[in-house]
Amino acid sequence: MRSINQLLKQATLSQKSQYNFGQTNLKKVIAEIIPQKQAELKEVKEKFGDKVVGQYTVKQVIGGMRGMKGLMSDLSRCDPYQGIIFRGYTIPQLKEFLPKADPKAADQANQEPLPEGIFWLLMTGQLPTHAQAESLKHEWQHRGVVNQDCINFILNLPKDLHSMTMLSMALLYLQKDSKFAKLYDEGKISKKDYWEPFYEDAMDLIAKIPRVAAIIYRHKYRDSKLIDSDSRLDWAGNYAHMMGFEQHVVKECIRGYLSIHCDHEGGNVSAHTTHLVGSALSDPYLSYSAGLNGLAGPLHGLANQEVLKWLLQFIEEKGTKVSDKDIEDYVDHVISSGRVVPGYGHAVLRDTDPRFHHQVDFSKFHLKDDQMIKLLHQCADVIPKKLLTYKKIANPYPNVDCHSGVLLYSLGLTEYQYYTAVFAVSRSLGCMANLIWSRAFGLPIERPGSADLKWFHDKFRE
Ligand SMILES: CC(=O)SCCNC(=O)CCNC(=O)[C@H](O)C(C)(C)COP(=O)(O)OP(=O)(O)OC[C@H]1O[C@@H](n2cnc3c(N)ncnc32)[C@H](O)[C@@H]1OP(=O)(O)O
Ligand SMILES: O=C([O-])CC(=O)C(=O)O
Repeated sequence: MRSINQLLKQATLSQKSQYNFGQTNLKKVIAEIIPQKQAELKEVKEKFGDKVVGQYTVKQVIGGMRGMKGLMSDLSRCDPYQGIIFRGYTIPQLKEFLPKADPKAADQANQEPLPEGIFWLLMTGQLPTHAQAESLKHEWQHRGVVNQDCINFILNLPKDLHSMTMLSMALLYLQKDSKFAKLYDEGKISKKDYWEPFYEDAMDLIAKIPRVAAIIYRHKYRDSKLIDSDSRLDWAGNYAHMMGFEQHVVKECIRGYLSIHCDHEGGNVSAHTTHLVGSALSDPYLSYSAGLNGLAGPLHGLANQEVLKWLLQFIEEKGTKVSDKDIEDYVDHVISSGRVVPGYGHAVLRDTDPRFHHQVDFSKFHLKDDQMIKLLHQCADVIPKKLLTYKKIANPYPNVDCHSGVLLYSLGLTEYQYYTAVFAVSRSLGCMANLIWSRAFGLPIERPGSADLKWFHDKFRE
């Protein structure tokens, strides 16, 4: 297995210079990159500004703008067959190149990438060294303190609120600390400098969100007995620890989970909502709270809890040793009752999600004898073939939500109504990185046009 440090040793001098090797302060690194990227955006606008991107149909306008390129996000791109590509790197490449929690342990039990590393990559376009990832770990530890007033706010929330509702509310509570909102309110910030307080708020939000999410978990499911942060641990390992999970395998699972769920180009509901709300210059707390409300929908991030829910119901009825026909009958039953089979299908992907493959690899190594995992793998084999018989479904293959809940369940995090909150901790990385870059690029308020039905009749009347 190669690390970026080993790659750098072999690299030529000019290759090395593009990595900003010695600088471990992320803000300084991006402050250097921003003018170059602004110039690139200007060039794209000048050179291609009047080019036609594509044509779109009435069906697309009414059908959720599917297949229309209508946004610019420089962080990641979703290829229908290859899946997500983060700044040019696929998930298997990132598993190989990104720093790990223990750089000395090169065995298979220590292979999950650190989310600190992927955030560095998303922000800079450069693979980080271990020292750069380590510096983010310390910075997030430092910024990650959640004040007692916010803790009290969460501990006073009714326990029957959904975890995602609590998380969204907690971010709204933290909004009072927004540095951007304060500077804007005081009239002390000019447009060209917006990115800096956005950066400060975004870094604070990322640093605090595992603590906030862990407090929600302990409040809802562990009698509100909180666990202090452990300053020796990385962002993801500390999140597992603060929820109450000390096993190495859980920490590794959460590291991989938080890395692979972080971003999925600009158009998915959570990223798009965060961007849209941020385009009105709502600060990062307001923007991501809104994004979370989209992630909490069953066709998006909530699908991970839905998968677990039906699997548990299925096991209650049939046990874990089921026939392929039992699974096919379940699919027919769900679809004939007008519902969707959670964990399958995608608006962009046309093949199995590489994030699903990542989780299969993890479970085959760490959880190979687990009955739930075996059942899930059987379902992932049978269900796509069955869904293919429904011609209207564009993609019958498993998506990221198909596997993630079962991994957590098999590792002892059994409260499935919490699963989307784990997704939300991860997605903060992509949404915050996008938001900082949107302000650095000076992107305008997003405001597409809309049409009433009469407009279509009038425009296309024969
Ligand atoms: C992190 C993520 O957000 S990954 C996605 C998580 N969501 C899920 O797993 C929920 C199950 N899947 C789905 O509902 C869909 O596949 C979506 C929402 C992800 C994508 O939706 P679309 O782009 O509209 O998919 P597609 O073009 O294939 O839909 C065509 C039809 O097939 C149906 N369909 C698509 N996937 C499924 C499915 N898994 N089960 C049953 N029906 C499905 C759609 O509901 C739609 O039906 P309709 O015409 O009667 O309204
Ligand atoms: O891209 C999408 O629409 C949904 C998705 O997989 C994600 O946001 O991770």
